[in-house]
Amino acid sequence: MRRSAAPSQFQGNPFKKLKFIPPARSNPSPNEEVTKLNSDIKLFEVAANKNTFLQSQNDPRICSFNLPTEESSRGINHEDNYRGKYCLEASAKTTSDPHHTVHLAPKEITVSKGQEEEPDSLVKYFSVVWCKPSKKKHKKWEGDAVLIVKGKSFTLKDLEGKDIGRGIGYKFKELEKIEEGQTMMIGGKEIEVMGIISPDDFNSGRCFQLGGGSSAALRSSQAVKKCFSNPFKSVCKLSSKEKRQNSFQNCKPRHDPYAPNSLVMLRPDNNHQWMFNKNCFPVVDVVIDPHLVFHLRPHQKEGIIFLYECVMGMRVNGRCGAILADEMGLGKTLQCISLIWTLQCQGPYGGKPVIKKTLIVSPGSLVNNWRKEFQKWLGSERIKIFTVDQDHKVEEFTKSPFYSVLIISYEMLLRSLDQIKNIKFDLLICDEGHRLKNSTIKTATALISLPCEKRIILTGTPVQNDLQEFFALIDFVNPGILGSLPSYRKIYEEPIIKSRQPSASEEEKELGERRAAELTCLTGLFVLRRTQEVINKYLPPKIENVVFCRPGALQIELYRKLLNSQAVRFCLQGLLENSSHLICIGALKKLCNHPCLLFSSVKEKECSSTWDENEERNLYEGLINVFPADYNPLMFTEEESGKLQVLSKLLAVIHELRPGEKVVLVSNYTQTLNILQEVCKRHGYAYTRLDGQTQVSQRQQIVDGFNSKYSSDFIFLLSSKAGGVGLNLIGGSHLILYDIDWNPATDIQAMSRVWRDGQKHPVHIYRLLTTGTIEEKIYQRQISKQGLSGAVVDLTKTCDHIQFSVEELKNLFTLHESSRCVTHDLLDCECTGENHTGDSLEKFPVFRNCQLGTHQQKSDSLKPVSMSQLKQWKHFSGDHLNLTDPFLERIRENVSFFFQNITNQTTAI
Ligand SMILES: Nc1ncnc2c1ncn2[C@@H]1O[C@H](COP(=O)(O)OP(=O)(O)OP(=O)(O)O)[C@@H](O)[C@H]1O
Ligand SMILES: [Mg+2]
Repeated sequence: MRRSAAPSQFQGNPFKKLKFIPPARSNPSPNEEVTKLNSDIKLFEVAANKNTFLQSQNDPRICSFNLPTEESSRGINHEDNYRGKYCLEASAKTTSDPHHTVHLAPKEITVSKGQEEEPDSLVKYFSVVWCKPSKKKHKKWEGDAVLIVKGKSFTLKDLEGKDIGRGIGYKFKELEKIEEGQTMMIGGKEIEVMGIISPDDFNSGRCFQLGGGSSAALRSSQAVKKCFSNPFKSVCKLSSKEKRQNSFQNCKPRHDPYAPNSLVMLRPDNNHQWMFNKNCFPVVDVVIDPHLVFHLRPHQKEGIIFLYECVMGMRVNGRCGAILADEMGLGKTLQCISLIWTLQCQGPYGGKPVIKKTLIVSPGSLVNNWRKEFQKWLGSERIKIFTVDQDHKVEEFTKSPFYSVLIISYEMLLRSLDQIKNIKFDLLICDEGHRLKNSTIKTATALISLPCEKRIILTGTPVQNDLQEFFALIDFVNPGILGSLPSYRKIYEEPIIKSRQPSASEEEKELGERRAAELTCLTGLFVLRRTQEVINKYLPPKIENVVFCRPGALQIELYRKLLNSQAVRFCLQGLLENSSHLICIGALKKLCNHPCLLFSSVKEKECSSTWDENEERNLYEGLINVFPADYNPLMFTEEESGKLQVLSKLLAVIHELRPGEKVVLVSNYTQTLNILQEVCKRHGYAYTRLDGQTQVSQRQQIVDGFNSKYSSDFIFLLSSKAGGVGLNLIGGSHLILYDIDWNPATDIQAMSRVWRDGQKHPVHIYRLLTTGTIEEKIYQRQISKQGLSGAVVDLTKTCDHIQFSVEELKNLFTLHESSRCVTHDLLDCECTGENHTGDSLEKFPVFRNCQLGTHQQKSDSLKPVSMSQLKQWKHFSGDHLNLTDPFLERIRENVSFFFQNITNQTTAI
């Protein structure tokens, strides 16, 4: 029987034909010509010889990058570098005889009557083609599928992972006999078995990628075909005259690849040359400008190599996207600048530049930071960059031949999309690109519509936690690499999520783990994340403190009143609308910041016309009576808020003990920032402020002003939601986080603004929490598994997204008045519950036995600390007699408990 082609058969069945067939190999291999042209060129046979387009890493379980060291990336070491890094995706399994096709008449396999003995454990997988049953000799196969034979049952899945046929109760003997070439009827479909799928290929999900086995390679080969004509086309295309003139002259590397410390990029392998070196130019070493190399940290050199290989399509052939997800402050900007500068001046083929124009899209507050970084690393002569703002429109960039880099905010991009679309960009960089996680939002749609193939997402937050968002980011940089969204869901998301449910069976767990590993391996080729640890050694010490502030008397009274309100009681009985608990939570959080905020809210609501029907009435009723009769929120006092009292003392002691040092003071709320600003005024502290209202064009100026050693500002008031991401506030060496967010990522972002490259002083971080209140609960959620699992990724996630059970709400709406630190109570730490008094110094030496001897943070990353890590921190109660930290010493009176951790302790703090 001859088969008419089913989709996979156009490609050749991967199980039958393992031999690598290069695209359109009818002429003498162009590779050979290229080789001849380049006497010194070293061609790497790895990918071509080993039958793959998709280069994978050595160990599929470890998807971090074993990128070459500085030495190994030197020209002479290209080959080792290459081999060391990649492993091959050689998972296809052969079947005995590729030509062996048994022409059996299709038959429905006999349904067993039940007495037959068979091992339930028998599981086999086959790649098949299927069609509706017909008597025709030449079948018209309708699609590829995967046949799963398990015990006595069959499942037929299409390549999107959907079930398209099922059957149970078959005879074991018949199932055992299934072999390649066999045709049969299953669930009303006629199928022909094309090959056996190994459990490994099934479990990893590879068999779904284009019909089985090594299909990842096949899929890539498709991508290769698609890209055959593109990424280098416009830049490398030359007139025939130019070609002739150019052929072998001026093909020297721009910088000496053999000079000491030179950073040389990997040479393209023969596949790459075949695809992209149509004009057969000699291969020339691409060498990073030594001026830049001089400044680069080792991880940045590796990052540049990684980015180069990704955008050149050397990691996953034909795919030119990358995600650089280094933790905050690792210098993603410098790595990109180095890449742009390199590609703009050099290329591996005849030394021709790979790119002409680059588009950088960033949050508004960072547009000028990019400009500054270009200036810092390359000066103003080497590269001409253009930043778009109110006064500088995209048209100007279009008209001028000088500019090669356009930097624009996401908001401006939407407004100027028509003009942007008319410009041919060769490289697109999306800074803080996690905002593209939702492909339906306007910005993402706009960026997706740009034809540029070389795309880089930069993000400081991990991207893997939400599988759908992960898909969106991956699909943005390398469209289609994970298939369609529905198939991705079936093949990866569903099994992975299922395997993480407590009720998951062993089998489900195993499958989920394998699929997760495969996904990481596949995407790990073009996603790179390094943690803060790599630059720790270049940074000064960091002293992190979690400070539990005793609430003021008015705060306690108001807190009790709120918890006794009808609204809270209804919430706990599940009687109110879905979102009413959010109103209660909001009120408690305001109260923790300062009672005057609550007072203003109540007054505002009282005046509103909807007050009577409003749920808030149930919450606020009678509250105003708790305030003194003549209470004026504008005349608030520091004593009314525990945290404000601590803050005020902290600012005073920093001012006094470290007169040259500055403070970044962060809150999530503009109203709270107003209060903090008022405190600055009252004490005569010079301050500057950046929040959502600050004009984008002014932001960099404000940041620069604060960072300048000539600035007299003592305090930088920062709204974390508005300006947390990407800012460098190294002018400040003390950072105080006045309130806490549900999402640890927001807090971590804010806290990372000062402890970064360029910081000269030891950094002190203070996170203020009101003892026993909802703030402690939010903190506990951040550091517990629950908080760690989902929220780390997403800066936009708020508590609206969090589902609370009644039990959890009960816990949230409890005030622990007698505890010095509920969080510490929960740590199960030895010093828990000890009634610490002045005479117990011996019983409680300065460093108790629950305190970490090494003072080292175990975590490599900027993830929120976990409960167990917190246990390793130093623990002090506020009335501890001998606090060694002069700053803590000064605020202890209003503090019930401290946690402290010191990273990089080399010198006295
Ligand atoms: N090799 C280096 N030597 C000295 N300073 C550096 C180096 N690399 C980066 N920096 C500086 O470190 C600071 C942080 O860099 P950058 O803003 O690029 O970090 P990032 O990775 O983008 O962090 P975020 O995720 O917070 O945006 C900048 O001031 C930058 O100039
Ligand atoms: Mg950045």
